[in-house]
Amino acid sequence: MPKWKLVTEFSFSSAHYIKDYDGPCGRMHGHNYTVKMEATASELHTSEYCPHPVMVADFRTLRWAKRDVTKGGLDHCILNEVMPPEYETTAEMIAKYIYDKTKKILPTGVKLKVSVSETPNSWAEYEDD
Ligand SMILES: Nc1nc2c(c(=O)[nH]1)N=C([C@H](O)[C@H](O)COP(=O)(O)OP(=O)(O)OP(=O)(O)O)CN2
Ligand SMILES: [Zn+2]
Repeated sequence: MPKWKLVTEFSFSSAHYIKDYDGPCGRMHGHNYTVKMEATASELHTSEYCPHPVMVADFRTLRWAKRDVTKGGLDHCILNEVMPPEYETTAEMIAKYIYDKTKKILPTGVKLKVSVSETPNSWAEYEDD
């Protein structure tokens, strides 16, 4: 089936610690997180900002997490205070948190994959088939 694939990448800077981690990652420290989002669909949709069905998903919608925390994003915050307690602040669970929140605001039928990196050397990816 024909389909479109969007890829968008952005970054945000925040602090975190991993609860009960035996090592430096258990102390508060910061990262310049890089997030890559891939959205796939075989139909185009309207968006919050555009009334015409011309997009898989609006890049502005996909990129919500780069906004300042006071505007609903994850930039310049303490992730442990902003993310619900069922999500630990590992790259794995930040990816799932961004995935879960984004899925709720995307049109049905859009398949999503979220990758999160804390450092240039390590990535975590999350998708749900
Ligand atoms: N599977 C995971 N392992 C670790 C995570 C994680 O999110 N998922 N996170 C951490 C810590 O947050 C830590 O800040 C990152 O540790 P590390 O990769 O060792 O960071 P470095 O700055 O030392 O990275 P280098 O690029 O290797 O210098 C730990 N583990
Ligand atoms: Zn860290």
